[in-house]
Amino acid sequence: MFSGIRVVLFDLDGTLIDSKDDLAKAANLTLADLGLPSLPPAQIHRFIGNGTRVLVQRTLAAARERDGRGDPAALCPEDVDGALAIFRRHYREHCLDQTRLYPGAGRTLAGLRDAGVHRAVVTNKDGELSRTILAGLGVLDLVEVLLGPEDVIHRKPHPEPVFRALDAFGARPSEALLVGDSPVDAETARAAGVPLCAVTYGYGLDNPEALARAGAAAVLDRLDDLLDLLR
Ligand SMILES: O=C(O)COP(=O)(O)O
Ligand SMILES: [Mg+2]
Repeated sequence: MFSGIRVVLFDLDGTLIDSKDDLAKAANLTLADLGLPSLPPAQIHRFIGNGTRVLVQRTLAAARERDGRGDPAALCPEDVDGALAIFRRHYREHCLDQTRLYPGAGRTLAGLRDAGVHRAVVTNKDGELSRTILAGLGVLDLVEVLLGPEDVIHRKPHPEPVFRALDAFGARPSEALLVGDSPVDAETARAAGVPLCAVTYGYGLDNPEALARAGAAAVLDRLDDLLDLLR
């Protein structure tokens, strides 16, 4: 289906790794430390996609609202900073408790390597933690370039991380695919001029309307279906 593809850019959370339960656990431990009520994990899962600070900010606002502690819009940056520091501590400790590669993820990375296709990860998750998790799951060696939000000026959905990754391989947007699970990835792909392969099992493109809006060139129910599309 695709030809001339030299680089595949992967999103991380919701695409390569199923990290939602550990993220929700760290978020609820943070709320407990702050004396706030916990949230249903499914609610926290919907806050994933724009990076750690946004996840913490949305969690805090939702818990305050649930607790009847006034207007969530009144949340000040210092509150979020404090909660973020607590969250990072908990998440570092629990980031590999339940987090797993999605089915076919390892096979996909190895298959691309064997086919001579470059592999990069472009994520809004903290870069250092992303590396720790991929190493813990045994696939860090299969990823040639990993860009987190601290490695760029503008995170996704800005196209900068995609352009930076393509530069590393001397590749053009037309020679790449972006594989992702969220509207943030869809917007990034559009802005960078790179075709999007949307995974249906992640945290944002899991219903027909969202997928239609994303304008994906291909839809993947399993990551290793990608290998067939590149044959
Ligand atoms: O953790 C997040 O909020 C986003 O991470 P992702 O860009 O890898 O999906
Ligand atoms: Mg994602």
